[in-house]
Parts: sequence; structure tokens; C-alpha cells
Amino acid sequence: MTIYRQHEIEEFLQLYFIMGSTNCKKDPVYVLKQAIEGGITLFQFREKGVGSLEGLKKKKLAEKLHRVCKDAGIPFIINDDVELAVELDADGIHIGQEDLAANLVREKAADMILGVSTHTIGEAEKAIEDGADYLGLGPIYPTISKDDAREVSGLTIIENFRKNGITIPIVGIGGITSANARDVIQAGANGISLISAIAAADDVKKASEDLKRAVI
Ligand SMILES: Cc1ncc(COP(=O)(O)OP(=O)(O)O)c(N)n1
Ligand SMILES: Cc1ncsc1CCOP(=O)(O)O
Ligand SMILES: [Mg+2]
Repeated sequence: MTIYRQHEIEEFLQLYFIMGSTNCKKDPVYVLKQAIEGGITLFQFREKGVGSLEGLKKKKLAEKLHRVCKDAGIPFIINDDVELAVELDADGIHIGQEDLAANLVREKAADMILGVSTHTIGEAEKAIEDGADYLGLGPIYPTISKDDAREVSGLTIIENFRKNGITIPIVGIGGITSANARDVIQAGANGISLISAIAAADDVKKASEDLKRAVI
């Protein structure tokens, strides 16, 4: 694991790609390499949903994707699975309100980047108290990539968090494309996080380049 400073984490959040095997049209290792060539700055392994890999197969894929990230100098974040993150010595873990509590994750992964999904100011304040490094807010727009996604929040959630004094780095998530990415940044987010706009693209490298242009 590489230990990152707060200002480095903030920079990495700019173009945050999230994916698992079921999100990809092609081999996930190839997809990740193409996305990196296209300019993604952070990667989250999210192996979840119908048909997703489990057990040893999940771990083997995680190891391969971790290697790709290490070679490219991109932090490797694992979604939900704290045990796997610790076992693989990942750079970070992302959890939501239905996952292991952030303070307990911090105990198990003291130096990892910790991302927490929040939907209210109260949840955000608790996450910050528990040691979150960044917050994931959404779904900002309708999404096809999460079966149990909450109601669409729109950009107002980001604006409201900023108005209420939440200064910690924020990424928007849910339905973000190169057409709306700039709006998410202008609402007050440090970066965008997304699955399908990259993973399901016919040309993953070009899709990543287009998104990068939209956020810089
Ligand atoms: C960057 C980022 N933001 C939000 C989420 C969603 O997390 P969660 O609510 O725990 O839902 P699942 O992804 O676990 O289904 C995320 N993964 N990443
Ligand atoms: C994991 C997650 N959390 C809220 S929306 C979402 C899915 C985002 O995927 P997409 O970028 O394809 O809408
Ligand atoms: Mg989760």
C-alpha cells in the first residue's frame, strides 16, 4: 500500500473509474489498461451484482487489476470488501451506509484511503469524524449500474453539502457522462466517479479521454 497525503487524494479523485467484471464488454484487464491510457486518475474494483465473481475468482481478478494500477501509479480502491482490501494491501476502501461502519473500517485499515457514500449532512459529519478521506454523493443522475440505487439527488446535493460547510473532497456518482461532467464539478465536486460511461463504451480509451477533457 502506498500512503497518500490529503492533497494527493484530492487530485486522484478527478476522474475516478469504478468497475467489475459484469460492467465490461471486453476483458476487465484490457478495459482498465485502456481507461488508464485515456487518463483516469483513480480506480475502484466493484465486483457486485448478478453474475459477479466470488471467492478465489474475485480475488484473482482483483490481484490482476491491482497489478495494472501499481504499474501505472494509480491508487487501487476496493468496494465494500474490507477483508479483501486488507489481504491485498490495497490503497483504499470505499464503503456506503449499508456496509461496515466507517470507524470500524478505519480500525482495520488505518492508513488506507477511505471513501464513504453519504446522502445527508449528518451522515457526512459522522463519516468525517470516523476518518473518511472523501465522500461519494449520488446518484446525481439516473443510473443503470446499481440495482439498489437511491432516488436521484441532482446537483443540489453537492451544492447543499458545500453550503453547509462540508469542505472534505467530494466525488459525484450516478449517470455521469462527458455531457454532464462539467456541471458536477461546477456544483462543487472535486471529481467525477462513474462506471458505464467508461466500462460499457465501445472505445474505452476515447471515452476516458472525452471525460478527462470535460473535467480539466
Ligand atoms: C465513489 C463511490 N461513491 C459511491 C459509491 C456507492 O457506494 P455504496 O452506497 O456502498 O453502494 P455500492 O457501490 O456498494 O453498491 C461507490 N461505490 N463509489
Ligand atoms: C455505485 C453507484 N452508487 C450510486 S450510483 C452508482 C452507479 C454508478 O454507475 P454509472 O456511472 O454507470 O451510472
Ligand atoms: Mg457499498
